[in-house]
Amino acid sequence: MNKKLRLHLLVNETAGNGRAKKILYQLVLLLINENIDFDIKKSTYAGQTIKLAQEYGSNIHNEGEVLIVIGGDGSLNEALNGIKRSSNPETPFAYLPAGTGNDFARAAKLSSDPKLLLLRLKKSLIPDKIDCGSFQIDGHLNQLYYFANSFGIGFDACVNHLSNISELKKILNKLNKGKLVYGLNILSGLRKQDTFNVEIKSGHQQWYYQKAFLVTTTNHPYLGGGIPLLPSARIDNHKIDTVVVEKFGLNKLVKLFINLLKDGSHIHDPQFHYIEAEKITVTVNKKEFAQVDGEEVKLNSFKLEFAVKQFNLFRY
Ligand SMILES: Nc1ncnc2c1ncn2[C@@H]1O[C@H](COP(=O)(O)OP(=O)(O)OP(=O)(O)O)[C@@H](O)[C@H]1O
Repeated sequence: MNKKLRLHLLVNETAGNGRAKKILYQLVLLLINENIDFDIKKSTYAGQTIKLAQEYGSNIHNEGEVLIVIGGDGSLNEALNGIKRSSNPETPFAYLPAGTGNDFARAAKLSSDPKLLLLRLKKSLIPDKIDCGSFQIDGHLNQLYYFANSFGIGFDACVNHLSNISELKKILNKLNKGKLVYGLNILSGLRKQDTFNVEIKSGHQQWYYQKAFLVTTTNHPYLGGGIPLLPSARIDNHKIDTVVVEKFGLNKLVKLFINLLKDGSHIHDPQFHYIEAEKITVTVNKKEFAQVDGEEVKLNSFKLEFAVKQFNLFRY
C-alpha cells in the first residue's frame, strides 16, 4: 500500500530560461488532477536553495513527504549542499531537470517529464544511492562542499565563464539554443587559457604535469551540456575521475573533438590523462578559472581534497 504523498516543490524559476516554470506548471496541473498534496517554495536569489534545502533536511518528515527540486545543475548543486549540511544529511530528494545543460540528468538518465517522476514515487519511496563528489579547500578543512557533476580548473571553467557572461547566451537561451554558446566559446577559451602546473596525489601515487590547461574532477562523463569528456566515468561506481589535458594547438583540438564525438578515442591521446580514485588531492598554485557544477568559483590557488560520497535520490 502506498503512503499518502505530500510533495514539497523547491523551484529555481530562472533555470533553463523558462523551462523550470513550464515544468512546474505541468507538475502542478498533474498534482491537482490527482489530488496530491503539495506546497511550493521558489528561490528568490542565487544561493537560497542551499538554505531552503538545509531547512527541509533539518525538519522531521512523515513517510510520503518528498522534496522535489526543479532547476538546472546549479540548483541541484545547491540542494545537495543544503541537504548535506542539514541535521539529516541522508534525506532523500527527487530532481526534475529544467536547466540549459542538465549534465547530471543526462548521466543519471533522468527525464524532465513530471508524469514519470510521479509514477516512480507512487510505486516506491525507496531512494537510490548515487555518487557525488565532495571537496575541502586547504585552509578551510572544517567545511565540506559537494558537487553532482564536476569541479573544473582551467579550460572548461574558462569556457563556462565566457558563456555565462556572454550576451549571445541570453539571445540563444530565448531560442532554446543556450547550449550552443559553450561550443562557440571553445575557440575563445583556447586562446585565453594559459597552461599551469598541477600536482595530483592519490594514495601513495603522485603525478605532476607542467603544461596542464584543463584539470577536471568529475562524477560522470559530461560537461558543458553533453560533451562526453570521459565516457568511462560512472555515477554509481563509487569512484571519481580527475582528467588532466595538456595544452595543444587548434589542429589537434579539432582532431580530438572529432574523436570525442565519434567514438571517445580522444582519451587515448598522450596529452589526455585521467586518474580514477576514491580520494584525490589536486594542487594548482596559481589563480585560474574554476567552476563547480557550472557555477564560477573564485580562488587564488587550489589545494583541493576530493572524495567520492553518496546521496539519496529518487531515480526514475
Ligand atoms: N531567483 C533567482 N534569481 C537569480 N538566480 C537564481 C535564482 N534562484 C536561483 N538562482 C541561481 O541560478 C543559478 C543557475 O541555475 P541553474 O543551474 O539551476 O539553471 P541553468 O543555468 O539554466 O541550468 P544548467 O546549469 O543545467 O545549465 C543557480 O546556481 C542559482 O544560484
